[in-house]
Amino acid sequence: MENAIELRELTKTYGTRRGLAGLSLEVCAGEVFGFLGPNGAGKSTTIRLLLDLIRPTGGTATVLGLDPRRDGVELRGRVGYLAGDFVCDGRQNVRTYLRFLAALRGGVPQERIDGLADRLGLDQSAKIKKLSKGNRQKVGLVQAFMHTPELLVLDEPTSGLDPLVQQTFLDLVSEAAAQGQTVFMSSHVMAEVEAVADRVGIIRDGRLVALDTVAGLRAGTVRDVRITFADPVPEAAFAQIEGAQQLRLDGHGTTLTGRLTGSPDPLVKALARYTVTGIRLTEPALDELFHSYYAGAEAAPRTTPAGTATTAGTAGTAA
Ligand SMILES: Nc1ncnc2c1ncn2[C@@H]1O[C@H](COP(=O)(O)OP(=O)(O)OP(=O)(O)O)[C@@H](O)[C@H]1O
Repeated sequence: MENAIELRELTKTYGTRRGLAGLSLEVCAGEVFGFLGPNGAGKSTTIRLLLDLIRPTGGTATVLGLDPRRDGVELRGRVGYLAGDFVCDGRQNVRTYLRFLAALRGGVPQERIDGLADRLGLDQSAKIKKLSKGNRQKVGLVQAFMHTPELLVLDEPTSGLDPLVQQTFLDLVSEAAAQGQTVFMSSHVMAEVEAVADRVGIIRDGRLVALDTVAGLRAGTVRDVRITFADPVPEAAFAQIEGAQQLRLDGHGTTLTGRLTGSPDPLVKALARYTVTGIRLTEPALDELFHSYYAGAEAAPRTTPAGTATTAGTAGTAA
């Protein structure tokens, strides 16, 4: 499949400050890609480089097969962009402003703008400067989505939105993906990425420290297990199961507790031989995974070498 975004050893330094340190990444056409990282990790720097709002110190970025430095005008028509610090002309009202942007993009049906504004609960008659932060963010979302771009590049899109509107945003992303649009979104909010992303990249200190599917990131991690049986099971029943080295049966042989590493499938298959009366397998939230990457790449369950990870489902060792 064609890639919507290709980054090769993309580097950005701000004077002596490192913004991005050799980021290589491919985002497939049609996928929803979640770009996660703590404050100052390099998310906005990456996004600004995609749009040629800043220029790289080294490396290359290709967006929709085009060079952002050379083909900026064409790209602006094909990309929907929401800046992390979205600002707009406060003197206009929302409707006039959105119409102006729609005209710049070659025209957007008014019903499309009205439909998006209504779903997000945005009053188009309001003056922009009088809008709250969350309502201004809705203006940013409408202008990013309204021309049904091939690629949506969204920097912290749910910033300032209440939970109901966040859900509407997630619906819009899912609908965009269902229509074949590509979505590249940065976030601190795990739950939203978990809900919509096909793949997740985690960036820290300007480097990619993990790249995988949400399921893949989970697959290498540890789950807390508690299983109870109707009758005692043999002590060695689960000893050979992959990833079950930390599981222990109690003295009666009727309760199995401990930690399971990796896929739960071998354990589930082994359990089928016995009468199970209770089962609890606590799946790690993506949040926990994320924080383990924050704490240090060594602690992370699955990582790929910084700057070289480009394939879904790859597992490796942090650089
Ligand atoms: N214009 C600039 N001048 C100097 N340093 C900058 C500039 N922009 C970003 N940086 C630095 O580059 C690094 C990456 O910043 P960036 O804004 O890309 O991070 P981020 O992941 O988007 O963070 P946040 O989640 O806080 O928005 C930080 O150390 C930041 O201080």
